[in-house]
Amino acid sequence: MSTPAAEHAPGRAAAGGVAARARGLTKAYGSGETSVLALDSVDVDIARGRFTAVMGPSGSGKSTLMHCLAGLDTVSAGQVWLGDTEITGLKDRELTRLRRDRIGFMFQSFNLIPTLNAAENITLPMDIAGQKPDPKWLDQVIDTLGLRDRLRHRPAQLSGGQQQRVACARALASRPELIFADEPTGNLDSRAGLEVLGFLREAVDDLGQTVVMVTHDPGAAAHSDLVLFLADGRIVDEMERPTAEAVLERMRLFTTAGAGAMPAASVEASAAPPSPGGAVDPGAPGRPGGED
Ligand SMILES: Nc1ncnc2c1ncn2[C@@H]1O[C@H](COP(=O)(O)OP(=O)(O)OP(=O)(O)O)[C@@H](O)[C@H]1O
Repeated sequence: MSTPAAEHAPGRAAAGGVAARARGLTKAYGSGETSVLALDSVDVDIARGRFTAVMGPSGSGKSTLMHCLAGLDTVSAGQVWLGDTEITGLKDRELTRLRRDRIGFMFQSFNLIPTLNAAENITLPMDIAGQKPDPKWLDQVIDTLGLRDRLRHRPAQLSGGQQQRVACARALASRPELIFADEPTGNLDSRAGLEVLGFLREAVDDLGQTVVMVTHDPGAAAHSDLVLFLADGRIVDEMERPTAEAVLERMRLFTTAGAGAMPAASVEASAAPPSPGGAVDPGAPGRPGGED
């Protein structure tokens, strides 16, 4: 099946183009009676240079969507592209190289190496790949994240928020086309979480990065430009310029009405419009340089 990029899909991109795209993306785990349909023919465009959040009830397919878009998991049917490269069908070795060269990851657990200092952790993936970071870009990332005076510290000498900033810098260091963040604030207190969201926001606004973040937290989603809502493996709604209140309201609608069983159109028809005043506040509580 081949589907032109211009065809409507949730999250459809504007002028900046499409960083990643899926058509008919289907993922089933297991077989026979125990089979679980984690993704059910999802069409989605991830707009370049924007911050997209993915929300939905537990088990709705958020992590599976992220893993399939990032080439971390195989698909059962459908196609996925990173930029113009179709990644479905790539061999393991090609996928590994593509992930290493073009994608940055941030996970709930920071996965920092305890014996390396912050600077070494930041460049570790590039060192492993035998690549040299662009020094100008690296400086910009370090300054944007307020890590300049923490570079010689080991993870144990850093606060949780600072550790997550290092993880953020590591994801940005190679200037990837796309950053996937899976619950990046899940293990942080609210202040450190706000800092990280502020930095992701700055990565998009000031550094022109593309970020896709899976989250359960409406407050976190409010830092994004666009929220995609998943239910039962389908994208059932989307919200531009989200506010935490509007996202929470929309989530309530899904859970109380059993949105998984609702067709997308009826969800859209009954959902409150996004608040026009819901523009993000890029990191007001989380400017770089704040000491934890
Ligand atoms: N490796 C696996 N084997 C079998 N089933 C799986 C596997 N991974 C995910 N699933 C199932 O696929 C569905 C979607 O899971 P997924 O982890 O993508 O949901 P999620 O929205 O990220 O959930 P949560 O918010 O709880 O992390 C769930 O029903 C889950 O049980």
